[in-house]
Amino acid sequence: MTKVAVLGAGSWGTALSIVLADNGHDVRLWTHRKEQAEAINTTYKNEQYLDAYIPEQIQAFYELNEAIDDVSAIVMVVPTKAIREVCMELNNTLKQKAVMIHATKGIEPESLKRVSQVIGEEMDHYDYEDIVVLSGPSHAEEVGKRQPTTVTVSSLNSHNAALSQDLFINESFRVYTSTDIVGIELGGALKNIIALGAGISDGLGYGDNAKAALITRGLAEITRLGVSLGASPLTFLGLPGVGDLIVTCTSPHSRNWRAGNMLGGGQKLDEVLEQMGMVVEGVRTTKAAYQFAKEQQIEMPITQGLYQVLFEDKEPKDVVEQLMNRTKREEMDDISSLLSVNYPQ
Ligand SMILES: NC(=O)C1=CN([C@@H]2O[C@H](COP(=O)(O)OP(=O)(O)OC[C@H]3O[C@@H](n4cnc5c(N)ncnc54)[C@H](OP(=O)(O)O)[C@@H]3O)[C@@H](O)[C@H]2O)C=CC1
Ligand SMILES: O=C(CO)COP(=O)(O)O
Repeated sequence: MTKVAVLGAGSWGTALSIVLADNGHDVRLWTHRKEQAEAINTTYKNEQYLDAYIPEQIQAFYELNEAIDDVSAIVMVVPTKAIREVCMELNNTLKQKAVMIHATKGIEPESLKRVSQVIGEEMDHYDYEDIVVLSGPSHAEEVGKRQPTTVTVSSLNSHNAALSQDLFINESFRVYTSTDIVGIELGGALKNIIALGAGISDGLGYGDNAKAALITRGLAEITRLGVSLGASPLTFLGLPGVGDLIVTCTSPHSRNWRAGNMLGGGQKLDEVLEQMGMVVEGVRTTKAAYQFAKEQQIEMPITQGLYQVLFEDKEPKDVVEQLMNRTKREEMDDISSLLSVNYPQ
């Protein structure tokens, strides 16, 4: 049994706590809202975020120092925009060297950094090389029901990756390892852009053909960006790439898909985000990817179109027209060269 702290009591933090509790670990779920900690400990539910019974091995905490007291592993599951703040709080309270795992899917717009880079930069006594990411096609709603799910963990520290695999793996939650942390993090973050686009397409009333086009051409452009940042293109064909694209672009469980669906239905971004009540990571990640692609002259037409819808008030229908009327080209002209890259060892 390992003592583990899960930081962030939203849908994903709660679902991952359930996996850890099922594996017999002592789970300490931290929330920054006192009334939420009290509600979880007395009702065994986290009603706002997940429709699941919370096992007794999970104890919720409001005080961070109590949540992380003597833990051997910390699982960070707050939205990307809260990562720096939580790291700073941890610096003031963490006394021991716990393995640091994160399950957050985003890129920081200002710095264009991945979450493991942000944690490595912000945390005293931690190197980027030791941080672990957990990512893959995994709706919290299904994990909470113990439905079969597969994810990948990755770290430059192979010992920490193996330890994280052992911590989470069970008969309904299968965990792979990968040596490509850049690809694993970017796959999970960038698919949210395409999921927003898929939701918009559905909201506009387009069908399966448009969705399939968005997923496959979306995969091509997020792979292009990922490779330019040092990821292996092969990772984008795995669980945190194609896998997560399928799960989020085709499911109303996905908050990114749902937000896109409302945008396609004619609602404005502010209104949509207010109604969601949960994080829609793809909005900030679109900004980050758009900035980077522009600076590096990487072709990302779907991301560019989505940026126009989100931040320049362009009509979704006009963006579809823009995408369909681009200069004609060969489908595989740059993908084939990308695929000659070796997998990191
Ligand atoms: N939901 C899912 O199925 C999956 C989500 N993810 C990723 O996990 C991450 C978290 O998502 P998810 O749990 O779904 O998000 P939710 O919106 O469900 O929950 C976010 C949680 O983080 C808390 N939070 C926000 N800011 C802070 C802060 N500064 N300090 C402490 N806690 C804070 C929120 O608190 P409050 O209630 O006060 O707002 C809330 O409890 C995202 O990056 C997402 O992409 C990855 C895989 C699956
Ligand atoms: O990443 C997810 C599933 O793998 C969850 O996606 P959403 O944040 O869009 O709900």
